[in-house]
Amino acid sequence: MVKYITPEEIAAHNSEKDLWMVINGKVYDISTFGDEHPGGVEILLDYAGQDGTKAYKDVGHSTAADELLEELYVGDLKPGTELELASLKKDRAVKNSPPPIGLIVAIVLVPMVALFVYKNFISKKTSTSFDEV
Ligand code: HEM
Repeated sequence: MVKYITPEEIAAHNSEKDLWMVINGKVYDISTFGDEHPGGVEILLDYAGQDGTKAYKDVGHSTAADELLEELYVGDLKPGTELELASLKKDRAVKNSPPPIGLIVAIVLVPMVALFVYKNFISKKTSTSFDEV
C-alpha cells in the first residue's frame, strides 16, 4: 500500500542533514546522498523539502541516478497537494541564519574602544610630555 506524505511533513525536511525531495510525485530521503552527489550538495539544497522534478529532468539524469532514487523512496506526495507544497517553500536555511552579531559588534566596538583609549590616555600623555618641554 502506498504511503501518502503531507506537504507539511515534506517541507520540514529541508536541511542538508535532513533532506527530502519530491520527484515525479514520489518523495525521496536524500539526507545521506548530499556529499556524494556529483552535482554538489548546494544544488540539492535549493530543492530541499520541495519538488525538484523539473530541475532533476532538466539535467538529464541517467538511469543510474533513477535507480539510486528507488533506494531512497519514502512514499508518495499526497495527491492534489502540489501547490500547497510550493507555498511552503522557505528561503534556504543558510539565508535564514541571523547575521553574525558578534562580528558586527566587534567591527563597531573595536575602533570605538581604540579611539577612546587613544584620546584619553595616549594622546593626553603625548601632549603632557610636549607641555613639559
Ligand atoms: C534528488 C535526487 C538526485 C539524485 C539521486 C541525483 C543523482 C545524480 C547522479 C547519480 C549524477 C551523476 C550523473 C548521472 O548519473 O546522471 C548527478 C549529476 C548531476 N546532478 Fe543530480 N541528483 C539528484 C538531484 C538533482 C537535482 C535536484 C539537481 C538540480 C539541478 C541536480 C543536478 C545535477 C547536476 C548539475 C549534475 C551534473 C554534475 C556534473 O556532471 O558536473 N541533481 N546527479
